[in-house]
Amino acid sequence: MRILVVGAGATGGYFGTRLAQAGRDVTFLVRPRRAVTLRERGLRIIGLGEEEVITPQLVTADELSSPYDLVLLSVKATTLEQAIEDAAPAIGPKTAIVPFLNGMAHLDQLNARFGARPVLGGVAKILTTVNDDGDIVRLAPLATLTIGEQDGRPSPRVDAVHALLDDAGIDASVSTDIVAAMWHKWVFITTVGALTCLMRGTVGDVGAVPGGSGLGPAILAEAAAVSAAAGFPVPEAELATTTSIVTRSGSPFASSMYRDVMSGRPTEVEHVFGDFVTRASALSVATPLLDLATLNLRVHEHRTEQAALERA
Ligand SMILES: NC(=O)C1=CN([C@@H]2O[C@H](COP(=O)(O)OP(=O)(O)OC[C@H]3O[C@@H](n4cnc5c(N)ncnc54)[C@H](OP(=O)(O)O)[C@@H]3O)[C@@H](O)[C@H]2O)C=CC1
Ligand SMILES: CC(C)(CO)C(=O)C(=O)O
Repeated sequence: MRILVVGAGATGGYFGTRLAQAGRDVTFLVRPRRAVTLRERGLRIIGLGEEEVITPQLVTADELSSPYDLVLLSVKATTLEQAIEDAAPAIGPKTAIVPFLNGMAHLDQLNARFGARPVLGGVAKILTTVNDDGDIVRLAPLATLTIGEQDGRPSPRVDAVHALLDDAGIDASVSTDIVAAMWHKWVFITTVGALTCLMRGTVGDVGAVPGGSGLGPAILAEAAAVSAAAGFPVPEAELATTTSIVTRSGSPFASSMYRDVMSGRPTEVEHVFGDFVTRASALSVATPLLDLATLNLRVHEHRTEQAALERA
């Protein structure tokens, strides 16, 4: 199976490396600057007391000519439009696309561009980031992938991709309701994202101050109400798990969006938050805390854009 990983960043770099280490035929579609770094340093995964490096097979958009069997889409929403166009030559009649993005709107974008047939749903749960050297840093052991057909039916191609991931030692599972799984992850990411970005602190930082421990559950209640109104109620057990994650005393846990904010990088605010509160409003669900988080992140985004313009 020929595999193309679109984007060799925190998520794609990690999962693509695992597949390459297992001897799979993996190519990373990268932009020219990333290609330079990866040719110089290799694709390195560090953290949790380990350091691994591979010499990745790379391709840039101008070199991409023939279809791949599997495309793992691991760019941020902010660069999705261009990435879809760049990856288009890799999508043929038999290609399956698995997106790792948080949020939901990318499914519509992919369906609109390629038709729904090649597009699977995907949920990535992993804590990784890219450091200044371009290496992928693992922040915690969590690294799972869930995949499934958008319409939930069992399919040989989903089983084949699952087997491929599993054989590479990736903790992968198949969902017969991947759209619900994506919504549930969306609830999780908006909750943790709003909590840590609004408070500019980790879960532990927020919980350490009087009144802090109530905020996570309050945001979760809003987000879960939206998901339920959209037809995807979050199971009680998952709500309980998320509640314990966002209230755990001393926890260093934070979302990747928090790390983006703290590093002055752009965020996926419109894809992850803007779209969520727009849908909440259309469903007549009040989301005052999520609205505030959205506004807060939009201010960050505006400031980041202004700074980039001044540098240019
Ligand atoms: N990091 C995490 O812990 C998690 C992230 N997610 C989600 O996964 C998605 C991806 O995030 P993440 O991996 O962290 O993002 P990163 O920014 O770390 O990686 C994205 C990569 O995509 C590359 N890229 C962008 N456009 C193109 C293009 N046209 N062609 C080739 N490469 C391109 C970027 O390259 P360049 O270097 O050139 O900018 C970058 O290396 C997001 O939606 C995020 O919310 C989900 C779970 C966990
Ligand atoms: C919350 C987490 C780490 C789960 O994968 C995530 O998706 C993110 O930070 O973007």
